[in-house]
Amino acid sequence: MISIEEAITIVKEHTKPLTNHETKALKDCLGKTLAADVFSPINMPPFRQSAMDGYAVYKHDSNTYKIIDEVKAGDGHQPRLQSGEAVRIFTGAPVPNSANAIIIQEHVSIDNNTLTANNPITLNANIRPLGEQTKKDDVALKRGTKLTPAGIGFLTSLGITEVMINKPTSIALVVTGNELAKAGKPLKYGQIYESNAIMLSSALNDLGYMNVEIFSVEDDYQSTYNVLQEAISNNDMVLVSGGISVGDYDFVGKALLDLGVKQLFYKVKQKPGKPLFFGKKDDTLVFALPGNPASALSCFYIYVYTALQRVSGNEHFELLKSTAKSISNFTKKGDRAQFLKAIYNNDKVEILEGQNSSMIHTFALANALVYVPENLHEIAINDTVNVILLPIN
Ligand SMILES: Nc1nc2c(c(=O)[nH]1)N[C@H]1C(S)=C(S)[C@@H](COP(=O)(O)OP(=O)(O)OC[C@H]3O[C@@H](n4cnc5c(N)ncnc54)[C@H](O)[C@@H]3O)O[C@H]1N2
Ligand code: MOO
Repeated sequence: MISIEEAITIVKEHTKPLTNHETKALKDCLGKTLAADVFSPINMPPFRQSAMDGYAVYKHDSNTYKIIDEVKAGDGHQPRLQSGEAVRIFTGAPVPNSANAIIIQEHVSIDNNTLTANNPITLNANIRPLGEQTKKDDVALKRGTKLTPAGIGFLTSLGITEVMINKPTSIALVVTGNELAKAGKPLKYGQIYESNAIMLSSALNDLGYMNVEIFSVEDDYQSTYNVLQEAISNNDMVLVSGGISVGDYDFVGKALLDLGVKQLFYKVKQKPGKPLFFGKKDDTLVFALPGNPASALSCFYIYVYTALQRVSGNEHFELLKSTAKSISNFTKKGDRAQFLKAIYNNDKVEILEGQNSSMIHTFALANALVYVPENLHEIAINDTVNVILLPIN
């Protein structure tokens, strides 16, 4: 059994950005990752731009200036100033080449066409230089940048309408178990409602992964083999739920190995999620997540999230981590490291009741996991603990 740190290192080592790219309209690229550097086709700002409402002057030794013209935002004309002359100007307007400072209107006195500056004038004050933000042909945003609303706004401000992005990652979710019934139907004795598929597909959708296909399979070797074969051959990533432990009806591990999936690790010294499997067939990544709902979701956030970010080219995206003061006591049983469902708020963290792997109600309230390393056994109120913030919207 390997440690959590070793398992995360193996996941990182074996995940690389997908090479399927496409050109798409920028307006449809929110949350998508750039597959190539984007170069700026223009200087931004494209002209010397006034940052304030006031007067553009050609500075001279006296503090009085003759006002000769006006330039407002959007104007295309370019008055030519002589030393000692000024033009009325407004925020966003092009600054005439011959002007070398802008005085804000609060700092002048006006008498007809004569302006008196009330303070000393600093050269180039309140002028946004040409290309101050981005220079023509410079890299505006690098490959691997995830497009946020600001990113889309920024590229549009450069006149860009299309970008090259990574194609959506295709993901199969394979849910195993004879005991699973569909919510909405009456439960027979021995059955439980199947909930991992919608939980994991919601977690994927929440992170922007929409290309998700769900398969269900009974605890039968041949069916498991067939469904996994189809899922692996048609997808970039396969997530399996359940059937990965050591019981007589846990067929996932055997089927994956028989299908030629290379095992990169199986079993991590952690709770929940001990029997986690990670493997690869050609370029398809396979995670077999333990079926207990809290185990499946913990493994999703700790390992699958990391893999997804790298597959999408966001290799620098990591889960946000912090430290916080515990407002709860906790005693750990056993020597596995543990992830505890918790509520983090203002540098304090509450460890929730009901941490069993089979229980999902506390996950429904949690916004964080407290990480308890192998060698830590007790958490007391006011102890500083490590917190992982869940990437949930
Ligand atoms: N003898 C041993 N038994 C078990 C061990 C072990 O080391 N030795 N490990 C335990 C641990 S830890 C875990 S975690 C589980 C993982 O088992 P599986 O991955 O094989 O999962 P299943 O047995 O299929 O299911 C476990 C549990 O979760 C429920 N489940 C499964 N799928 C769903 C679903 N889609 N929606 C809702 N609930 C689901 C299932 O009914 C079981 O109760 O193994 C332990 N056993
Ligand atoms: O590792 Mo299991 O996920 O404890 O129940």
